[in-house]
Formats: sequence, C-alpha cells, structure tokens
Amino acid sequence: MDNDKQYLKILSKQFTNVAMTATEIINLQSILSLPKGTEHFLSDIHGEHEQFAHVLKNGSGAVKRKIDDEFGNILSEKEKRDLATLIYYPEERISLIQRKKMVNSMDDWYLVMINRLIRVCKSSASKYTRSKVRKALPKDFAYVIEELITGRRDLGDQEAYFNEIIKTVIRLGKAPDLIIALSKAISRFVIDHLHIVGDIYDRGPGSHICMDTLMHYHSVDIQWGNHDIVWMGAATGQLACIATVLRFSARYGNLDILEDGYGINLLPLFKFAIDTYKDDPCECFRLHYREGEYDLANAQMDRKMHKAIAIIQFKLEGQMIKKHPEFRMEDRLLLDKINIEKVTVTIDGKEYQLKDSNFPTLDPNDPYKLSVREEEVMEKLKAAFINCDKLQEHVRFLYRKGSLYKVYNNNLLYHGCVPLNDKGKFLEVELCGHKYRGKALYDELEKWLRKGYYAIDPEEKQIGMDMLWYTWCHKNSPVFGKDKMATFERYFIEDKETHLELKNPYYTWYDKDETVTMILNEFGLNSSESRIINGHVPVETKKGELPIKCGGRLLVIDGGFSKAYQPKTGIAGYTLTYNSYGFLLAAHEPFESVEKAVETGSDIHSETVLVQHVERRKTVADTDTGKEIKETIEELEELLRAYRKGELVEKE
Ligand SMILES: O=P(O)(O)OC[C@H]1O[C@](O)(COP(=O)(O)O)[C@@H](O)[C@@H]1O
Ligand SMILES: [Mn+2]
Repeated sequence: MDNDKQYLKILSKQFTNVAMTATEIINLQSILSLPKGTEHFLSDIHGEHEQFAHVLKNGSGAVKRKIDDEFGNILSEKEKRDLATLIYYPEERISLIQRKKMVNSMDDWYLVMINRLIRVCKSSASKYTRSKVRKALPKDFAYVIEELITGRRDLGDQEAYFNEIIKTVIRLGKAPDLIIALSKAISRFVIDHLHIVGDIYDRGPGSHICMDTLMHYHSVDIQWGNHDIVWMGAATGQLACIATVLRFSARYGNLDILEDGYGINLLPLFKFAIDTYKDDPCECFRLHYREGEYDLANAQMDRKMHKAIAIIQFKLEGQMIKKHPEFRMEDRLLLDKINIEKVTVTIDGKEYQLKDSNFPTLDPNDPYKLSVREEEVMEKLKAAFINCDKLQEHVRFLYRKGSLYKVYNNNLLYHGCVPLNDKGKFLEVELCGHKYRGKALYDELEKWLRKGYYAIDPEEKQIGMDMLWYTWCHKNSPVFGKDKMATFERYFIEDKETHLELKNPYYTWYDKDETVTMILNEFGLNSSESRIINGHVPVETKKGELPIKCGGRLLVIDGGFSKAYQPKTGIAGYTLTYNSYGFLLAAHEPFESVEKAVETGSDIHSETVLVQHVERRKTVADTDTGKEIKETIEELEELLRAYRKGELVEKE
C-alpha cells in the first residue's frame, strides 16, 4: 500500500470489516437523498434582541408554514395562530392560559395541544436522520418524543398508545415540560442552519443578549458587519474603536449595555464629562432614545458623556490618520480646520459655521492630542475592555463562527459590498504596501483582522488592531462601502449636504448581470443558480425600493430590525429562508412586545414577498455537506475494495 493509501489504514480502524464499511456507505447514501435542510438568513440585527429572538422562533414564517402544511383546513386560522404562539413562547402561553382560565380543563387542553405539537414535530423532523433527531432532542424528553414522533408500526392502535403515554405525562404534572421540550424541538428542526449577515451590534439595547442567544444556537455562521468589527477592535484595546462603540451607546441612550451588560465601569468617563462640560447644555449631543424605553432623568448626564466621548473619538481618529499616511484619509482631518474664534470649520475649501463653540479640551496647537484627563479615562477604559471576560467571550465567538464573507451551498454571503471602481470593475486597494482586489482584498483584510486579536508579535498585532478600525470606516472597506463617515459634520454643521455619505459604485452596478456574474465567478461560483446575499443597506420600501436586485440573483436582506431606521424603511425589514424548494423572502412588520405576541397570538406579520423555486427539489446531495459525504463514500468504497482485494485484513 503506497503512502496515499495511508488514510485507508486510518479509516480501517473505525470501519474494521466489510460489513461495517458497507453499512456506513448505505447510511451515507441514504442521507444524500434527504431533502436539504432549511437555511435562515438574518442581517442588521442592531441590538434588537426581542425582535431577533422572535424571528428566530418563528423562522421567518417557517413554523407557520409547517403548521399550515400539517393542518390546512382542519384547524381554524385562530387555532393555527394559537398553536404557533405556543411553539414560540410555550412557558408564557401556558401560564397565560392558566392565569386567565382560558380553558375549562387544563388536562384536556394539554392532551389536544401535545397531540398537535407531535404532528408538527414529526413533520419538521422528517428531513433528518434518526440519529440527528435523537441528538437534537432535549435530554429529559428525548426518549418519549422519539417514541411519539416515530411511532410503532407493529402496534394496531397507535393513537391509543400515544394517548396512554401523553395521559401519563399529564397525570405526573409534566405536561408543561413536555410542551416546552416539543416546542424547542420544532424550532430546532424547522431551521437547520442560521446565517447572520452582519451587524449584530450598536443602536439597539441588547446586542450582548443577541450574542448570548447566538452562542446557544445549534448551527450558525456570521459574516462580520462594520458594527461587529468596531466591537472586535474595541475588545483588542484599540482606542479609536473603544471611543466609537461608547459614542454609539451614548447616542442611543444605551450606556447600560456597557455597564450592566458587560460590567464595564463608566465612572471615570462620567466624572470627566461632568467636570469638563458642567455648564454646557451639549445641544448637539441630544440622544436618539426611544419613548418609554429611556429614563429621561439621565438625559443631561448622558449628553455630556456623549460629547466627551465624541471629542475623544475625533482626536483618536486624527491620530490614526496621521500614524497611517498609507490610509490616505487626510481629508478626514477636521479638528485642525476649526477656527475657534470664528466658530467655523473649513472643509474642502468651504467655510461652515459650527453649531457648537465649547471645546475646552482642544489645544489649537495640537488638536489631536488627548488632554491628560482624556488620556486617563481612555487608559482605564482600555483596561476594562481588555479584561472584560464576557466581551472577550463574545468576540472570540465572532472570530470562531465569523468571517468577512462566506461561500455556502453555492451562494455568496457578505455584509457590505465588493468595492468596485466607477467602471464597475474590482477596485484596486493598497494594504500594507501591496495591491489587492476582489476576493484577494477580502482574504488579505481578514488575515489582518484575525492578527489584530490573535497575533503574538506585538507589531503585527498593532497593525491588525489598526486594520480593525480601518475596516470599520475606510472608504475602501468592503463592509463599509461609503466615501466617508460624516460623523463630525452631522454633529456640528447645519448644511445637510455635508452629511451625505456616498455609496461605493458597487451599489449602482449590483443590478447588472455582468457585475453579479463577475463577483460570483471571482469567489469560485459558476452556477446559474448561485446568489449573492447582502446586508448593510436598509431597503427603503417607502420609496418603492425592493430587496431583490438583478432579477433575484442578489438579495439585500437588511432585516431592518433597527427601530432607529424604521421610519425610513417603512417596515421592519426583510429576512430570507432557503429550503429544499427554493428561496422565500419575508417582509416583517415591527415587533411590539413578547407580552402582546403571547396574549393576542400576533406574530410579526411575516409576509412572503418573493418565492424563487429551484429547478428541482434540492437534496443533501446538492449541498456542501453532501459534497463531503460523497467524498467519504468514495473513501469507504476504496476501503471496501482494499478488504476485498486482500490489501487489508478484516478485524472483528
Ligand atoms: O445614524 P447613526 O446611527 O448615528 O449612524 C450613522 C453611521 O452609521 C453608518 O450608517 C454605518 O452603520 P450601518 O452599517 O448600520 O449603515 C455610517 O455610515 C454612519 O456614519
Ligand atoms: Mn452595516
């Protein structure tokens, strides 16, 4: 046996004889014929943890579809809705039914509901092998549920048998637990794999809660968004990134995320802000909070912290631009263009009045230098970020499950864009003295982002950390894709023209077939069925914009979770599922609250707006997992031949 066949020897340790090898081939072959599992695509969650949790529970309409398939006209719309609510919020729904005495006999209700749940669970699990189902079932009820969903063909009266089991469960007071277990199993089976196409962080109140939810999800990958990357940068101790995440949290009245969510002490910043901006009303730094969700008593204080950290951010960004002339961002050096006496700033040769004149920490001779106290504050914050176990755990998870782009089952997923030039060709971008474009740009950048967190060599690590900041806001960054971040202008200049951030030419070309084909080919995708799944840009439904570009070859699925952007988009946003029959794009309305959903059975109304059927029903054989299985089958066939030719000797 030559060296290439060494793997057969290794394989023979697991499959020690002809019978075992043949059985495995048959098992794998049968998996290949199962329908492809459903993928779920969500993007731009922006800290809206309740709405996020809800869409995960309803699988963007996938649970409802299962219920419809199973019960069609047998149940009324209301009964189907109630069943869906029970699956999403089993504990809350059971307790509501009990509290409000909504049914005559709880036991009868349990019997009916458990029977219905079993049917939905059975049909949701039918795509999977028994072994996968077994592994996925909640431990305490694994045996009972398996029995209930697989049944016994040798028994005459199955229904009587099932009812006996269920009645025993009810008699023992375990019905609520079984309902919870069944609901969890259904949610688990309805979606096989989740893709998060970026921007879990910022704006909303619960990014850290979304991260906890994701860490417990059964199967997920993440394409980093610009807002995730700035948090990753903050976790490495990169100061401009730290200032930026704090500024966003302050601006949206969410400093609690840092204090309570991550246990980061903001007292040094608080004290500094009070002392420095004590009589300043900080008018330019009014917060974007949500009625009823923000304690107005904190407003004065939060505005001062908002201003303090914004000024620090502008200084630190200036330092970065000066430290890295190769970034060519000098046009973003604005603090040295301020004329304090005239209260103006000059941008691109034009002088603008500033809306604020109080800059007590700004040294006109060295405007980018942090004052002594600013420096102290940032040193303390840096230590707090680096030493925050929970943040580090979340960021390591982002690194483990995430990347800048992903090729998955013949589709290409990324958050922002592939930077293009005006002619619609890949834009050439210089990184650390070398030029890259297209996929190479993505790959090179990703290497640096990983080094920023993991490199041992301090110099490499520092460059990587600075590249995290670069990727957050540079005009050539594929996850940002705009000509500038006009934060300074939005705070201080009235003229709205200066606030504009122009999008990369990608967004004018992405409707064209040649462009989409060029990008897909660049990432090794040549099938006519391949698609690009894109996040980042809110789809402005109000202006008649659609998430479907290039005849459906590119889909923009900004989930629109961000309540801050809902007035603009008109709806809560779009999410996508891809099952064995094709793609389903769902449009969501804003989510009000869990209480309302439990009480009225109201879902986020998830309307299916686009259905693209695949040419023929997809099976596991058509997926990436299928490819791996086929390779394994080939290896096992080789092993079988080796046993049969006497090159290997069977063991027991
Ligand atoms: O309106 P906000 O929340 O202050 O944020 C504005 C900034 O966020 C960005 O839109 C980036 O965020 P998105 O990735 O969510 O679009 C910047 O382009 C812009 O400068
Ligand atoms: Mn984004």
